[in-house]
Amino acid sequence: MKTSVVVVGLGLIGGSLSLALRRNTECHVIGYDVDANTVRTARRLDVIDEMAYSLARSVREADIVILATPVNTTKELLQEALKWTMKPGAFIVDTGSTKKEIVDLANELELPFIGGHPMAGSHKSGIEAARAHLFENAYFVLCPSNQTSNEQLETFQKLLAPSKAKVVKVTAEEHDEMTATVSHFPHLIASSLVHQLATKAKNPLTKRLAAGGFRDTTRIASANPVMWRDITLQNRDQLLDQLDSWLDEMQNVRQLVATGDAAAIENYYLEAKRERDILPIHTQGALYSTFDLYIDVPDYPGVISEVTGLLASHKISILNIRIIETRDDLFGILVISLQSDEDRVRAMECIHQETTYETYIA
Ligand SMILES: NC(=O)C1=CN([C@@H]2O[C@H](COP(=O)(O)OP(=O)(O)OC[C@H]3O[C@@H](n4cnc5c(N)ncnc54)[C@H](O)[C@@H]3O)[C@@H](O)[C@H]2O)C=CC1
Ligand SMILES: O=C(O)C(=O)Cc1ccc(O)cc1
Repeated sequence: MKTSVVVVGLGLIGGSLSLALRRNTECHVIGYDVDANTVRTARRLDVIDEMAYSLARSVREADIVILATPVNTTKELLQEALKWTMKPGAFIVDTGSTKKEIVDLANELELPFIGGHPMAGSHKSGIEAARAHLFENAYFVLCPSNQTSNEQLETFQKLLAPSKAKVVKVTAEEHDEMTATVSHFPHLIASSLVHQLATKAKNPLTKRLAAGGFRDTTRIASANPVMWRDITLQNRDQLLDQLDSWLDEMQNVRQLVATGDAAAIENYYLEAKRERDILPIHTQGALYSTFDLYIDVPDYPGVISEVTGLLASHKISILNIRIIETRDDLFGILVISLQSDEDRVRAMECIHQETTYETYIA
């Protein structure tokens, strides 16, 4: 008998998880979304095995129900789940970016529930952005509820194995504190930098000068506002703590700049650089998977098509391409985003073999 999984919410995460789980041929994925067009698209793109027309009916036959909806909708669905008839031993897992309110609610409702959060994603949303490899080498955080049995945890971990994600178990409180620091608060800051540019820049040319650094720092501000609204509302207390310590830090930074102490300023940057440079990259356990390759390329016409052509001839697919820095000297930095670490290593090898360009991983 195949394991029957109903995925509710067929966006970036629900779609990617469906694709990853279906690498296991023993897993049958039935997809449901509030938007019927999305369900049809998911089937057409072969993201799911089967379309669900009625959620209440589909969950009756499910072994596992995965909720991959915005976090406030997930809470509404947990309330709805009280009316579902599920098979004995069947359970619900979610993928939301916040855990405390969701796990607390599942406990209160006494639902068979495991809180889940794949620590990989993108600023893109929707079924078209779904990728089977999204979770490779990324952490998948699990927060068991009061009703979670060891057997259910094991079943879910086994089911996740083909996704190549690394499972870690923490409490919902620990989860929300850590993700506030490395994800939710940086999102607020990225959005605030964009607001500052939009409202405070006096010269209209300023936006056009926004170079690689500004774009890199603010990329996540392009994400889905509804999703981030819900995350912010559910993790408000942690975010307020983060804001308080950021304001203190900014007072210190202001003081540092005002004193004009060259050595202290250099030291501030130096300490930040040291910390940033030793952050683990995804293969060693970073929270997010990115497979960007930086290539120092000479600034002459046709160089981009030369690199992309080279990769195409080695059948290496490129997900994204950008130039992050335009400098006055002879070289620019071309950044290509690849589907997996394996592809990135292959890309590096073929660029080294066939060109003189330097490559590196940031
Ligand atoms: N986007 C990201 O990078 C990551 C997101 N997450 C979390 O995963 C969850 C899903 O996020 P995404 O896939 O990015 O969002 P998305 O916007 O790409 O997809 C959400 C899907 O849920 C559907 N939906 C909304 N209400 C529904 C309902 N009542 N019933 C059924 N379907 C419904 C929408 O139609 C949409 O297709 C969120 O809780 C988010 O916090 C977790 C990790 C990364
Ligand atoms: O695009 C990025 O780098 C992200 O930050 C993706 C992301 C968004 C939300 C999450 O809960 C986890 C990962």
